[in-house]
Amino acid sequence: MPEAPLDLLLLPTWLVPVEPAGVVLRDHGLGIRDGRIALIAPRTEALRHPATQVRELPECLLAPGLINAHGHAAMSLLRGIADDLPLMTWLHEHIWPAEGKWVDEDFVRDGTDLAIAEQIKGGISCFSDMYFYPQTAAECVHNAGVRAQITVPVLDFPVPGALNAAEALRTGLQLFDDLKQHPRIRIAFGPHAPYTVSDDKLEQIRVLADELDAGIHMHVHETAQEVAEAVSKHGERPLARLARLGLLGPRFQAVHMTQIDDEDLALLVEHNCSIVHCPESNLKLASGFCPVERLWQAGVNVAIGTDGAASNNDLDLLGETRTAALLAKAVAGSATALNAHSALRMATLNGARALGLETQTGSLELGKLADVVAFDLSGLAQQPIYDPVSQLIYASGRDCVKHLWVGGKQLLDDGRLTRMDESALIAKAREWGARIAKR
Ligand SMILES: CSC[C@H]1O[C@@H](n2cnc3c(O)ncnc32)[C@H](O)[C@@H]1O
Ligand SMILES: [Zn+2]
Repeated sequence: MPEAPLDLLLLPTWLVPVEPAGVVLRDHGLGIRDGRIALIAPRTEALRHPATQVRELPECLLAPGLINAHGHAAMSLLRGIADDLPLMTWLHEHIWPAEGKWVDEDFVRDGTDLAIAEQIKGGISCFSDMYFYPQTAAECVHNAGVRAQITVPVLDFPVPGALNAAEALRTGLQLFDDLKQHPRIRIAFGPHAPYTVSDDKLEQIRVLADELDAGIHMHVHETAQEVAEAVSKHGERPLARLARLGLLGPRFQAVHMTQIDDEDLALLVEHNCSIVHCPESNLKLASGFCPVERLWQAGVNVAIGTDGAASNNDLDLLGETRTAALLAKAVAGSATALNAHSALRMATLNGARALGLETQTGSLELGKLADVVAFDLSGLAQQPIYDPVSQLIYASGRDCVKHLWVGGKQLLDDGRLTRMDESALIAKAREWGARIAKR
């Protein structure tokens, strides 16, 4: 039987599949059929395959869509509201009061849409979200065409959208049920942090996550203070407590981890946990430094996240990846730490693995979902090009993001959003800003 035509054939100058590691294919084509990668072949061979649409991408680097493995999307509306403060002052004196006053379903809808648009424009095909009203965030993801892990936030105290943890979990379980077949949304548990969630709730989450084979996404060891307080109050480091409660495992996503002693590292390795490194948030809040090279050498999966726009203050994963690569060298005291190819892997395949999506996305491989970004490297500041991955990570900003496809659907075309109205998003964000600034 003759093969069905490709829906789309992309013809970039460089194709970086990420897996196998370190490979750059020059003058190759990538074919998409039914939302999946159906062909990767040298250009002349690729052009022999019939295709409904053929797209030349001269001087473009084609890579897997970036994966932002940690954020609080709707916090885009709180960007710049409280800068230059340490974590606990920032949270207790500014962010939590602002959230208590302003966060409702409309806030989450408008803030999440704004964040999704910013992320699409930055080449992000998939993100993880931990925020209030997760059902509203899921609707935004559904409408925008992007891919996401939406986590069900759990805290010991009342939060917008849930009077207590039991209510949050009830709503969350409904979401698991409603979206179990969704092609682009994966629900996970989001216990906020060891210092805001008690043992009984964590045990409940462990049982539910095992039953549902779901991820557990949590801020852990963000600062030295968090660890020191836990040790002085309970005589135990937070990660050790999570291990004792049975939460650690391959579905556990530990966000931040700036404090890692030998026992912590042994636990992370033993349980095959993923770490989500958020270098810019950690720098801005002076939280500490995640020892990325040490983790990498020990075989721990390290993904990367922006955190929310109120502590970063952008959702620029390409920029974050550059920061991560530079910082890893400083922290390790070694210029060979986290080279450009490894940094790109951290922002793609490692993110997919952390979110349990590595068989579906995160690399350009036959049969995987067509989550693909095209970076334009034709600019003056990217010349000359010896290694296009080096130019991408060390010499390019997110303005070089040209096209983005998620599951074969184009969400960004020549830098323009195809499904979202950029001016309307800007107008809405300004309205919220004006209302909140008047407080
Ligand atoms: C459970 S909803 C998310 C909750 O987390 C707050 N938050 C945002 N960034 C951080 C961070 O770096 N550490 C701890 N908590 C953070 C956010 O404001 C929401 O209240
Ligand atoms: Zn966070």
